[in-house]
Amino acid sequence: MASFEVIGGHPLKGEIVPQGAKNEALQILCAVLLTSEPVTISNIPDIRDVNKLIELLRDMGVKVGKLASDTYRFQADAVNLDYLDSEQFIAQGRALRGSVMILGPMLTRFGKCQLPKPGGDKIGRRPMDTHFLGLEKLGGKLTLEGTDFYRIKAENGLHGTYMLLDEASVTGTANIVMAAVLAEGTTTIYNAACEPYLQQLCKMLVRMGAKINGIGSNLLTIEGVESLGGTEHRMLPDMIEIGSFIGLAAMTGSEITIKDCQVPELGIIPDTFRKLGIQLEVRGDDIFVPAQDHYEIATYLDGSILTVSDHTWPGLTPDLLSIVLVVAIQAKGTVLIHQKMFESRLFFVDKLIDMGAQITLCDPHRAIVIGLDKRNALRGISMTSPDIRAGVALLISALSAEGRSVIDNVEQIDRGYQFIDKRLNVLGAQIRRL
Ligand SMILES: CC(=O)N[C@H]1[C@@H](OP(=O)(O)OP(=O)(O)OC[C@H]2O[C@@H](n3ccc(=O)[nH]c3=O)[C@H](O)[C@@H]2O)O[C@H](CO)[C@@H](O)[C@@H]1O
Ligand SMILES: C=C(OP(=O)(O)O)C(=O)O
Repeated sequence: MASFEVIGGHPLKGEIVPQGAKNEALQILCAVLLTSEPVTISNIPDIRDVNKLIELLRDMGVKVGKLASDTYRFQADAVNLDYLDSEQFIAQGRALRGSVMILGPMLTRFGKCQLPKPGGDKIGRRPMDTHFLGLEKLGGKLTLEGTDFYRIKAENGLHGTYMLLDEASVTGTANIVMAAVLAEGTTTIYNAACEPYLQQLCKMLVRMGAKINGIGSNLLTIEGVESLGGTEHRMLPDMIEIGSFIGLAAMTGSEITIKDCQVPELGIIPDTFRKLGIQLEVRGDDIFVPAQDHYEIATYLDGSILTVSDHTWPGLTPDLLSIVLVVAIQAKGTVLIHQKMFESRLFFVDKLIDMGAQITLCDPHRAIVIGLDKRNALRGISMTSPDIRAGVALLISALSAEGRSVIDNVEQIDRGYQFIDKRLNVLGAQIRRL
């Protein structure tokens, strides 16, 4: 188990380039299974979850060529279906959430797939129902082994239909879209997730020959085609990393320029930080965050306490709420953080309370943060990273705190943030990997 030793209390300064998007990469990599032709993908982040998925694809028989540090060429012209029966495949499938998105491509191209319950963050229930609701509507027949192994078959192929999803599940929508592009006839998906990463997936599929209407909305119409061809694709910058850097700058009083953010794709994220009083300046495609001694949380027009909550896109992604919460600790004012989607994502606040933060955890979904307005610094402590985003939130709090902190289990952070210690040290952070 690796740890970070962090010596906090030093402002950072400089420019940082966000990595390619983790959660886009997981979708896009699975889509290479839809064609026997080559697909070249660039701006792939060098992070644990993505590397594990690339290894899984390679072990399934996909040809993988590394063309540059962030660019790979994939060709799925000899997928080994027998590999799905191996113990190794089962272990790999369990190791990350993103593995779930091989289901749609494999079912539609090869008529079958199987998978253990996928891994990923332990942040509350993560139901798979929407995935199978959609795949079964298209003609897949699901067999459950216990509650954590799924086999799905489509002996007579998949056939387009209308479906109203019970939830706008991100990975669920990706799976259903990838299945529908090669199904016979027209599929209409209502209540589809529509975040930028899904839009990216749909645009890539269209370049491969798919027919998809409604991209960017929650109503997708897909005309199935016989086969798809190869393409090239470049990943967006990671919006959660961009949000994490904005929060880091505010909390540590640092001046940071975040380069090449593709700002129009960030949706409500910049305004969410502005509501906490953080100044942001969009300069071309960069975001400049000046060093700020104070930032004050807005209230509603009637003076009541602000709530920041997660929502399906174009609302605020739940993956940024831990960061918003930690940044509020040093703001002036009070905010209610309401994590609606996941029930175990706020428990890390006990560590922040140990560091001196004023937080009341009202219930598993809601926490009230009373900002310290930088009158008192947080104290460095020893802690453990429970999940990827809480891990980075703890790292931000440690960088702002006085003295030494140790964060254990930073493999959680490495799942989604590329060489974060080295990249922040370039800006003046003092992080040592133990
Ligand atoms: C690999 C990947 O891309 N992971 C992301 C993906 O996970 P993933 O696709 O697994 O998450 P889902 O969108 O399926 O659902 C996440 C949770 O939110 C709940 N839910 C979902 C939709 C909805 O309308 N109402 C609702 O309550 C679900 O029951 C579940 O508990 O999307 C999540 C939600 O943005 C993100 O946190 C994850 O980082
Ligand atoms: C929850 C996350 O990841 P995963 O879905 O891969 O567990 C995340 O990226 O914040």
